Amino acid sequence: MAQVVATRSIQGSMLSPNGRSLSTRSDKFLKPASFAVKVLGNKAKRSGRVSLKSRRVVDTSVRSSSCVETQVVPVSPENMPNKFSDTSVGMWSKPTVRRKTKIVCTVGPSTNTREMIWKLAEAAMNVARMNMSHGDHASHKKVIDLVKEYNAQSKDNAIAIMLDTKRGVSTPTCASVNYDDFVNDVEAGDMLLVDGGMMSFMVKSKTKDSVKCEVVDGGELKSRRHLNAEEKVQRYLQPLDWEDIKFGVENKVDFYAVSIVKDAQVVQELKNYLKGCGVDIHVIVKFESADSIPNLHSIITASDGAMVARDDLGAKLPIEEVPILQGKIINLCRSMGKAVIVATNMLESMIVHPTPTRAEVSDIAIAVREGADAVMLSGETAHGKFPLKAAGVMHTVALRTEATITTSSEMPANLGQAFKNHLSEMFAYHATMMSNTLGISTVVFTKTGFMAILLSHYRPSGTIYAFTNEKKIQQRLALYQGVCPIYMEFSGDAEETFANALATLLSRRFVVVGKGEEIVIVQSGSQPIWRSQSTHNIQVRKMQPRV
Ligand SMILES: Nc1ncnc2c1ncn2[C@@H]1O[C@H](COP(=O)(O)OP(=O)(O)OP(=O)(O)O)[C@@H](O)[C@H]1O
Ligand SMILES: CC(=O)C(=O)O
Repeated sequence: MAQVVATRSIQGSMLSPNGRSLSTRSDKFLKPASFAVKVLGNKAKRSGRVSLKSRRVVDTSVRSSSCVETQVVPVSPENMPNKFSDTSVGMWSKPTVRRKTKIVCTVGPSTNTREMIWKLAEAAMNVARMNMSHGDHASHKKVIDLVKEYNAQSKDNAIAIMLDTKRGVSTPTCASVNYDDFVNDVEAGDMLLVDGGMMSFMVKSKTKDSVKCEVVDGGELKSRRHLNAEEKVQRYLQPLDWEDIKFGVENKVDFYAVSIVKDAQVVQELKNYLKGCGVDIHVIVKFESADSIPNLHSIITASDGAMVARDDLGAKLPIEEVPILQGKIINLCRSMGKAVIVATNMLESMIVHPTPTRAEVSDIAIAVREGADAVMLSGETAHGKFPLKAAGVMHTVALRTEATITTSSEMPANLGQAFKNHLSEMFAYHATMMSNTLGISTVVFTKTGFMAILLSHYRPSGTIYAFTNEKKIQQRLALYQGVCPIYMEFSGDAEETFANALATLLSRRFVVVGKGEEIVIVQSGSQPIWRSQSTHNIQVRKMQPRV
């Protein structure tokens, strides 16, 4: 194991909380008048008093002409109106009570109990991520088992399980680095960045098994910090990664997030291995090094999705490149029909504070607007003080942002290129057009998840209710934007299955449309169900309660 030895004492300590007064925070969020405005009770109306704390910003447009005091509340499923009356958001932008952008929560010491996993799952979590850089296989197995237990008990919700195969750094008095070639890969003059630049060291000299550094920007070096050595460290799948991968196979996880993928060959190697094991685990590549950027297209083609790993990316490239690459990777993934996750620092301040910074809120909104399938919480839920609040904020911000997105501005120009001339592609496109024009949701039946994923990439304005007879597919679909995966046995008769699906939507309160309202039904995909009775088709049906 290599070591990093600091040659002068570490300066200061990690930034302490920035002194923001928590008590001056209001727990009410302001929103535009047209959006879920609640009128205050009679008492406030009679008294004509407005209780506003100092420095509150009041959007006067929320007040009616009769001077009724209004209280503007955060977006939540309970208070969303069924129909969206604000035409300013675009005629195709229908309300969705169900959040479309999915939330990946890293599970760690703050959340690895049954109680917290249940709460996170009920609050906002769609994907539980385990970072293999931290903890051991036993502790990760416990979390996996808890998520599986939740999935088995929950009738209407499924949480996907993602293993992040990365390895990190540990520290006694001088830092140990669990990357064997570290000493060979760095040279005098290189900058080593801790946690993406929170601290930095300049390499001065090295011996056979240690690297001597001078502290440039100091701080408190805690255990399991992250070390980047500019572009010197180019790591392929290491033996330790394979241990993690085998662990994932044994525990039947849904996704791997694979670190430091330089080219498509690494992904292919992993995919071949998984095929050999006879398991169906999807591979998400983490874009976190400059080397991988020239190969974006081929790497994404080989994989099932991508993660914009902004921490490492920002450490290895000029930091101002990160938002540009984020947009580029999102667009590319969407146009290629692949999942895309935006990760790291999204609500970083909530690791220690109960409320986010405005910049963090904007960051989530930008990722949602750019069309990410999912946004990710790392330290916020792994070891933060307010994991449930952080998940709640992410949910609220995503939901609010989604309500302002017009579908017309959303579709990447080259969407469809990956499936050119594919009949399913055509069906996904036209089903989306119908769903958007009518402002209604879509129902799709899928054995493999393919058609639901395809539809998701067109981003129809309504929810995609994906019925599947495979629990594994239900879990996988939890990652995809706009997809609400529902497990249901399929009958041999298509009509009976349609009726069961529509009844399920109503009776289990999945739908926000009322009885008698319409829904688009899509029957297509790589393995169409009920091929003998019908081929591909799109129907518009009324939601009718079963007699
Ligand atoms: N299973 C775990 N056990 C202990 N601590 C954990 C665990 N998972 C996460 N953490 C803590 O939460 C922090 C944030 O998690 P995160 O997944 O972002 O890891 P990271 O090493 O900081 O970065 P990266 O995401 O690039 O791997 C970690 O640095 C670690 O301190
Ligand atoms: C998630 C991750 O690994 C990163 O941001 O670097």
